[in-house]
Amino acid sequence: MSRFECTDHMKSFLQELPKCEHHLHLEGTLEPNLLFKLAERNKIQLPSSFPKNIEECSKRYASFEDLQDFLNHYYVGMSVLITEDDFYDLAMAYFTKAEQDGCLHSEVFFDPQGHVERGVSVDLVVKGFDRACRDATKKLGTTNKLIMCLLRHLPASNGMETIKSVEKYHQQGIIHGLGLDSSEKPFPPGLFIDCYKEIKQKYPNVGLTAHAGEEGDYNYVIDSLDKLGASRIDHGINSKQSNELLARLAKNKTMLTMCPLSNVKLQVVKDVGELPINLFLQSDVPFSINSDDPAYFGGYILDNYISVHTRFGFNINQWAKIVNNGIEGSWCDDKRKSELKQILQLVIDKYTPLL
Ligand SMILES: Nc1ncnc2[nH]cnc12
Ligand SMILES: [Zn+2]
Repeated sequence: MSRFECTDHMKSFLQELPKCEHHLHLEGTLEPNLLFKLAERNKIQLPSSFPKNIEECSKRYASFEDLQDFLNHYYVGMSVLITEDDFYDLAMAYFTKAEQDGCLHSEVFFDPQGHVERGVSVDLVVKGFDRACRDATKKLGTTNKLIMCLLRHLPASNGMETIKSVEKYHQQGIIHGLGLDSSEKPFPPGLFIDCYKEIKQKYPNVGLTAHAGEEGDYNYVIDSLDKLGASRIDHGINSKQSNELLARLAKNKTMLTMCPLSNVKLQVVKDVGELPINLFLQSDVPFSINSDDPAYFGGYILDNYISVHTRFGFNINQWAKIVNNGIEGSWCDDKRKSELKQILQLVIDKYTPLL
């Protein structure tokens, strides 16, 4: 498989591009140092099978058998999050790191059910995350939106209760999107029709997305579009299995939120070079490049961009198209989109003579 050099100029270019992140689980940004610090602060006894220190974590994170193997670890890891400040600190650490990577707009997932089922109040989760979103805008100048995900391994009735429990945050415009995550294959999108219908009817401005086509086949993508009304798809890489679906995604400008390093760590592909990125570009299917659970998968957004560059060797115009599609597919307003596009043009002008 070919490898392309990522020169210092190219790295600076990738860093300065006004990137948008659309597929990032805040709980997946829990770095081992913060995890152990919070375990101590909150007097949480982790199970004996859990890594004991940072070194053991890096061994455990070297590779996961599959999505379920990762999720089993991820749900235990998040058990150290207890207070509003814990959620604030977690999100603020991510926003800070993302801004250093040149990510100017983030739409981030959180899993309320993963906290409520441990006895943590949903109010404290949302308040901590929302405060971090506001502070990141004030202190870093980035824009951020919260997307609440439902865990598909829990019954849809529990998802419905979760939706009811955050009603006031929808009314206040604090939650901007609904997503669906966790174990994919045994829990197809159709199980959650009523949850998506409820949100669509009550809050028509809330964006709808769903994880689909990560381990499940392309029919999970079709069902997410048809049954849930999703306007974008998280992962979606198995859309490559159907030309008809690719044409539909291109026609409707339905963005796929790809996560290259995640796909390698969860053994969806052996190498980033196997991802259908050229197929999506040729088919005019918009996609963005994201980090998913960076504390576990060994890289934040810039690392993911660099991993794609070293396998695909894109030129400045191809990168500009990818970043532009990410801006277009964002759920921010037109004013913010045009600010981001202006920055994109400045970066292109700066690097055109250098690359
Ligand atoms: N990659 C992923 N797929 C499904 N659920 C997740 N939750 C956190 N990361 C996930
Ligand atoms: Zn994900």
